[in-house]
Amino acid sequence: MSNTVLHLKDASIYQRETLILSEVNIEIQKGEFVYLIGKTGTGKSSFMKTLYGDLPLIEGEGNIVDYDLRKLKEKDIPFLRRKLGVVFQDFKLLNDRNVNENLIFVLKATGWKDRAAMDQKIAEVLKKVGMETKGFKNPFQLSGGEQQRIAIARALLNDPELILADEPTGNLDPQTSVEVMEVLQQISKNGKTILMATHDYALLLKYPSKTLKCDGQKVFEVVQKTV
Ligand SMILES: Nc1ncnc2c1ncn2[C@@H]1O[C@H](COP(=O)(O)OP(=O)(O)OP(=O)(O)O)[C@@H](O)[C@H]1O
Repeated sequence: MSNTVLHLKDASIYQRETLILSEVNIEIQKGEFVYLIGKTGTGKSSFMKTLYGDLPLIEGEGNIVDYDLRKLKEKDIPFLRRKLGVVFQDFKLLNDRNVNENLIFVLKATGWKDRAAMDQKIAEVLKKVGMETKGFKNPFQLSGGEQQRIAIARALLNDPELILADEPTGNLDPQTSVEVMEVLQQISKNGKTILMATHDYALLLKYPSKTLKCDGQKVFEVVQKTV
């Protein structure tokens, strides 16, 4: 079985007719932790959106967790997203229900039926992010860092093959960013593959790892000292 979870070959990323990135050639292997950096507006979010099917790939080749991005149909997108865990800067939790209900909502939407199995899974993912006692809180009763941990727990529910985190610490203060990063590092150490877009260079220095940079409509790997 191939260890490649993401492969783009001569891909171009567009926002409508506007070319954002071209000649994108990257590969991510199972178990890697990869940063995607770049100044604001250089295309990090557009890149991530293409990977989770929010923007179509119309030029070049793209394969992610065994889905061909060029052949992706609207009906495939929910299934693709079950194999991906997506984490956003603004958490995107539902504020009209508590943490457990947020997680049950996702499980039910992705086909889970057995209540005991759901409860067990929820306990498992909350433990992974150190939030096992917060299931009965509403998101608005939690700090930003706690909300992001819940969002990470939610991303883990369906044992994703790849976690896409788009500026997961973008709304957090430096100390809380480090705490959330520790959670992502732990998840990575347990074997998960993570692609994280960030402009937080302090995190890169503290947790060095393979780094891709968006600049001048291109994406290329950089070595840390030239970041
Ligand atoms: N919905 C859209 N329609 C048209 N152009 C867009 C759209 N969203 C973003 N863009 C443009 O695409 C370019 C890349 O934006 P993108 O959000 O991918 O960059 P980014 O690197 O993620 O920036 P940031 O760090 O600020 O989030 C920008 O020039 C932006 O104006």
